[in-house]
Amino acid sequence: MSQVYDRVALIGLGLIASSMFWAMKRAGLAGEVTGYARSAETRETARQIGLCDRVCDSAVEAVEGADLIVLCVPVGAMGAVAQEISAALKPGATVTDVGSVKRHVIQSVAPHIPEGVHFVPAHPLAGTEHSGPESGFAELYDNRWCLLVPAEGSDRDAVENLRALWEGMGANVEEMDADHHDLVLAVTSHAPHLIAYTMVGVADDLSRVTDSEVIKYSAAGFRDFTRIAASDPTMWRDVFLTNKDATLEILGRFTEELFALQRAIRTGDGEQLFDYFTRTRAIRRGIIEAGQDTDAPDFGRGKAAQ
Ligand SMILES: NC(=O)c1ccc[n+]([C@@H]2O[C@H](COP(=O)([O-])OP(=O)(O)OC[C@H]3O[C@@H](n4cnc5c(N)ncnc54)[C@H](O)[C@@H]3O)[C@@H](O)[C@H]2O)c1
Ligand SMILES: O=C(O)C(=O)C[C@]1(C(=O)O)C=C[C@@H](O)C=C1
Repeated sequence: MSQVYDRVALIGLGLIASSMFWAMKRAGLAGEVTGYARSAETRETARQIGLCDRVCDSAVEAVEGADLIVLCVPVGAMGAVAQEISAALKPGATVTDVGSVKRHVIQSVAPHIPEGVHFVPAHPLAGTEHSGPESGFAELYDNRWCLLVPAEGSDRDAVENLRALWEGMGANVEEMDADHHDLVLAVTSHAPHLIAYTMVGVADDLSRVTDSEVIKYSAAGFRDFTRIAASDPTMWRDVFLTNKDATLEILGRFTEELFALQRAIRTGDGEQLFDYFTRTRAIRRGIIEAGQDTDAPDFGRGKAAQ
């Protein structure tokens, strides 16, 4: 794989940015990678572990001369960061982001992109429940999707270079419209996270009655919920506040289905339960047959969350 950008700047040095750094280095996709994180502690950790070729003490310093600027902060902070770096962006550079929600990021970042600078929003569909500069690993994006969400009429070279970067980091790339992205992700990621948070919260509420047995005897299904529910609170608060409509739409449908199943249990309608579970099992099997069960290996998951 050959170099795609001379200079890349990563703003926000957590799981996603650090994984990008190691993946770019693995494939030689960038000349110099600069980085900036808001907290001095994170910048110090980054320097100690060799994360980024140069860790800068301001976002402006990090983006000066950069050909690609990647915003890797929580969705709710994207607009303020874009405003901060706006005047320092090099003409012809591309700004991208990795946010889990796209319409809100576009609305908050686009007004700060100067004439002559390209903006190509993106979202890698890969992550873990860990966060911070030490949680990243080069393999995170291998065989995962990365969705690009360029506006109509975007500069094609800017889009294609970003595609080459993500493919070089191991991802499969597709383009998608922002509203469609937000609806699809509400189904596949945002609502499931809320359900996991809720289930673990219910177990915690019951812990006095069950004397912590839910933790002791937690079976695989509940363990998966606890992993998901350990995800970063700031990131997920921002996701729900910024993808409100789509998430509420999906939660409404979820609640209706849940009530239907609840009724089937109460009335002893085994046929309905059996048919429902047969349908959902087929979906899982379809995913596996299509080769889309791209669970990343367990790298980095043993490390403590930052
Ligand atoms: N974690 C995932 O599974 C995942 C997957 C795909 C996309 N994303 C998206 O990637 C982005 C980063 O997530 P992450 O998992 O790397 O998070 P993280 O918590 O590991 O890192 C976030 C970084 O942003 C910095 N930051 C936080 N608030 C800031 C602010 N107001 N101004 C400047 N910097 C700030 C933090 O100090 C940290 O360096 C988010 O937008 C998230 O939605 C996350
Ligand atoms: O594997 C996990 O821990 C994740 O939650 C990753 C996950 C997801 O829901 O699949 C979380 C948020 C994203 O924006 C993309 C990926």
